[in-house]
Amino acid sequence: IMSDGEQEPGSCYVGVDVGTGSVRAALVDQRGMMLAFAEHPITKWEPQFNYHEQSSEDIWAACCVVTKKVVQGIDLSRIRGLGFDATCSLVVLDKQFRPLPVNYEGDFHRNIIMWLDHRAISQVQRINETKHSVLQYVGGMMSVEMQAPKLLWLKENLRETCWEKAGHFFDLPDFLSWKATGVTARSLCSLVCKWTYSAEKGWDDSFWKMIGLEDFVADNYSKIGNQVLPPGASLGSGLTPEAAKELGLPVGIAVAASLIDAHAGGLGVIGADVTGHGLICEGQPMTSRLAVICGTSSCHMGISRGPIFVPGVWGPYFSAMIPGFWLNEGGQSVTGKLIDHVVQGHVAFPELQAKAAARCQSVYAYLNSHLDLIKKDQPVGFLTVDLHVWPDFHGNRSPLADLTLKGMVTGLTLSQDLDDLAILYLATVQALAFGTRFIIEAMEAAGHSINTLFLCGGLSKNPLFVQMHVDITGMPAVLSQEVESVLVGAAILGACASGDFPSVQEAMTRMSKVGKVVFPRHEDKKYYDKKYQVFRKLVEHQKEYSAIMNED
Ligand SMILES: Nc1ncnc2c1ncn2[C@@H]1O[C@H](COP(=O)(O)OP(=O)(O)O)[C@@H](O)[C@H]1O
Ligand SMILES: O=C(CO)[C@H](O)[C@H](O)COP(=O)(O)O
Repeated sequence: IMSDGEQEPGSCYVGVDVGTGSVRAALVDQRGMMLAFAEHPITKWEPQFNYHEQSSEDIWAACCVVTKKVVQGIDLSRIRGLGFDATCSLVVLDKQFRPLPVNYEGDFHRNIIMWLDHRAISQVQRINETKHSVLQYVGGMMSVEMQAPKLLWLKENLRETCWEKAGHFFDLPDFLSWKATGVTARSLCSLVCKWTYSAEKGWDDSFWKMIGLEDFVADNYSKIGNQVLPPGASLGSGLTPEAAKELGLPVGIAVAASLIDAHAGGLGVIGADVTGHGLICEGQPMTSRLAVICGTSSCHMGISRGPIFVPGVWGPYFSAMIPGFWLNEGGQSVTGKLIDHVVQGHVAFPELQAKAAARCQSVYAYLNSHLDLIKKDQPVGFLTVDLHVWPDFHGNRSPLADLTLKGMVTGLTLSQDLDDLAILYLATVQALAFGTRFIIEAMEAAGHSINTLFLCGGLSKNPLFVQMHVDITGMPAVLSQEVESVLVGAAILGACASGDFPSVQEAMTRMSKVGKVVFPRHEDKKYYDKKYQVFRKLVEHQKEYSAIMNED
């Protein structure tokens, strides 16, 4: 969709964002305005419970579809740079860069172990038992969603069919920049956040030897990356003729070292000029801001000048998102996915779908207006006085770092109607917001000082999700002018690689813009404080239940 009336014949950049469910691309100008947007779904396989796989060829093909769409009808000479971000999934290729199966079935299409795959539980437990010093830089505990346990799983389970044939293990963002340029250099972002690389000290041989992956040390890390570049750095000679043809872009334009999707979202929102919005963070350093990227999962990105060690919160990571700053990354493994799961699994879902379709609304917009109808004259959040949810249906990423935790719901009745579905949906949204409050409290206890949320991602399109985060954390939320801020982050990378901006910080301040600000309803604080008490008790009780069941 081209915007009209703008007289801006200047340079522009293409950002490509590979999320869990779809690939998006945007054409973005130097002011951070999105001139065109396209989206294309990608295939996911779940061959067994907790196994999640994708295909790098399918994903690349989707990147080509969306990129071609956003540059249609544009004077191609205006396009100066290309940036990618993606989920932190593990891509496996053989020595000739062909896909290798990551599954027992030997299906070559499925050569990606997705970030949310939990197959490597035993491997991550053993890695954590080593208590190796690199673990201090991932919140004290490695997550099953990171790459080391997945690599160990491949070695232990698919030795002949995958491990021994493998020539290249890429984080998905780095796979994309390699596809575009032929350069195998990795981004500091992916290696630091998911692979235990240190921006200051490089790889730690003793870690890989201790966990049984000494293979990487022996060949000087050539399979997982021994050339590392900061996000936004320009790669090789830019876009190769082959990739240019596939993407519909000019040969040789600058291609940037990539970012993980949450980090691109962080770049897209955290640097905005907030002057005149009445926000407490105005005039304060960027460290008072928390970027929350809310899609299938939510990621809570807080930065600091020096390293802050927050138990159960990933990091501190140096220069992984913004050069020169340390980053802590809190997270909830499933947020959008949990809301979808709860709503779609309810017996009244077909009725909801039909009613929403009749009004040409999304099911969420319908549910939000239904809640407004049934709340009568009380605040909508008060509908869940006796319905409470613990949201860790896929384990807890932060701040408990406990993948064994499960979801809980208390307050169920025999009701099966739309009211029941709407209230359960509300309680789930609130539980996710309480989870964010829990993460912020852990970050603050360790030394962060945060007062404003910067929200982006698919869930930030849901006004109920935003209002609940604001009311429950007591902090205002800034929503960007461009809803798809993650794509602005990817375009910022392309802009930096092109040399049009002297630094990531400069590009960030110029290209991220405030859209809307949402303030908390302080009068509801007492109610939410009580619900938060219940929230914290739920997990204590869950732990008591498992202790009882595990007694001899
Ligand atoms: N218009 C909308 N209103 C409410 N929720 C939405 C809307 N669009 C997407 N979502 C939610 O956002 C989630 C996906 O967010 P998205 O950022 O697209 O995910 P990802 O980057 O992981 O592919 C979905 O699970 C859904 O719950
Ligand atoms: O671990 C992460 C970032 O470090 C993300 O959770 C993962 O990349 C998936 O992102 P999304 O929910 O946007 O699909």
